[in-house]
Amino acid sequence: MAYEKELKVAQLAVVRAAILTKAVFHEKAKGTVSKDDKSPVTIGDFGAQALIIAAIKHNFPSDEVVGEEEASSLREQKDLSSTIWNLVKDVKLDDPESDALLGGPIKSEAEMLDAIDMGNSAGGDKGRIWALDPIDGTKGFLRGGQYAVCLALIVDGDVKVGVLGCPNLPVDDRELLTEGIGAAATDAEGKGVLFAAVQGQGATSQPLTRGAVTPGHPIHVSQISDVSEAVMCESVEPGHSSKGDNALIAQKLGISRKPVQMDSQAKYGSVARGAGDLYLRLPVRKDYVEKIWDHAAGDLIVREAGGQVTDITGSRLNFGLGRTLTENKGVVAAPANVHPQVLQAVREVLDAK
Ligand SMILES: Nc1ncnc2c1ncn2[C@@H]1O[C@H](COP(=O)(O)O)[C@@H](OP(=O)(O)O)[C@H]1O
Ligand SMILES: [Mg+2]
Repeated sequence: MAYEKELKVAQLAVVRAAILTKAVFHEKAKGTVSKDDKSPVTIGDFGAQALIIAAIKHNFPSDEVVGEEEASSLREQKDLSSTIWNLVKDVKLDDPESDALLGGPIKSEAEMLDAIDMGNSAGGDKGRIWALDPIDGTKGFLRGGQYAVCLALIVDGDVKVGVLGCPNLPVDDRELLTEGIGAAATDAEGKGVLFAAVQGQGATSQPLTRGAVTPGHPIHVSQISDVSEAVMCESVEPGHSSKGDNALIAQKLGISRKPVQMDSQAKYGSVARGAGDLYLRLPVRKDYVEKIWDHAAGDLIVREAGGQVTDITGSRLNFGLGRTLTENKGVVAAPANVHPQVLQAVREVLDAK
């Protein structure tokens, strides 16, 4: 199967990074990390980026990575660097064979910093480029909510492999009955979902473990035929997408159920497994430029699960442009059968403004 090795390496790299982010999340929840509220996410971000890039470079040395973090500031902050290194050096997968596939542990602090620096690709529409967001949903991570470890392989501008590790989402679909679609966070061990997709091969999910990955089970967007029954997903943060526009669009579509607010690309995972129906991300600030790593994995996972993902003009998101999606044209993700109707409502509401 095409991209079999890439998928496995990506899944295991995300699993490995999530071991670290979960540890930091637990410490933060217990209040045992630094008083500086931003530091847990900084530690988690840098550490996860190092663990993922080292795994990619071990297997695919000539691939490039577009990563959210760069190590230059870290090189000057020796204390922070050694705090991160003390966590990173101990992270390994429970399954030795899987750990060996990733090249085993990172060998030194210098190697860790070098790995972080390799996330400096300019991106673009040529070649093999991995888009990496080590902790997407920073605000959710700090609030004790949802966050996601996100990794996608883009080849000549096209997303071929997408993986989302969502450590705080409930695994069992039966839990959805009691826990809504998982917006309520829990960091208990045994929770967490690993979503994955390969272009043309469908999307899957499986529990986010600490070791080997399985083929996962196929997931599908909801079979909704009447859009008025839909559950809409949106950001928690009002500054990231327009809740007012969402409410007007819901009204136009006859949707009466309250939207589910959730941080990070976990929203794409929820739509892909049919736990939520729609995800709307409508621009608040016209000058904000969306980053490719905030959408690449989720875009493929939803499309491979039978959904459609476009911007508000109806165009597919363009991942070949570099590190960004140029202008902030938002996101409309929905099951393919209702996407045209949703997009129409989005256009009507935005045009009337
Ligand atoms: N004004 C804005 N409009 C849209 N997205 C924004 C934004 N400001 C920040 N973001 C992005 O929104 C992401 C979180 O999205 P969500 O609200 O769905 O959780 C952030 O990712 P990080 O948390 O990785 O920085 C950040 O990249
Ligand atoms: Mg992000």
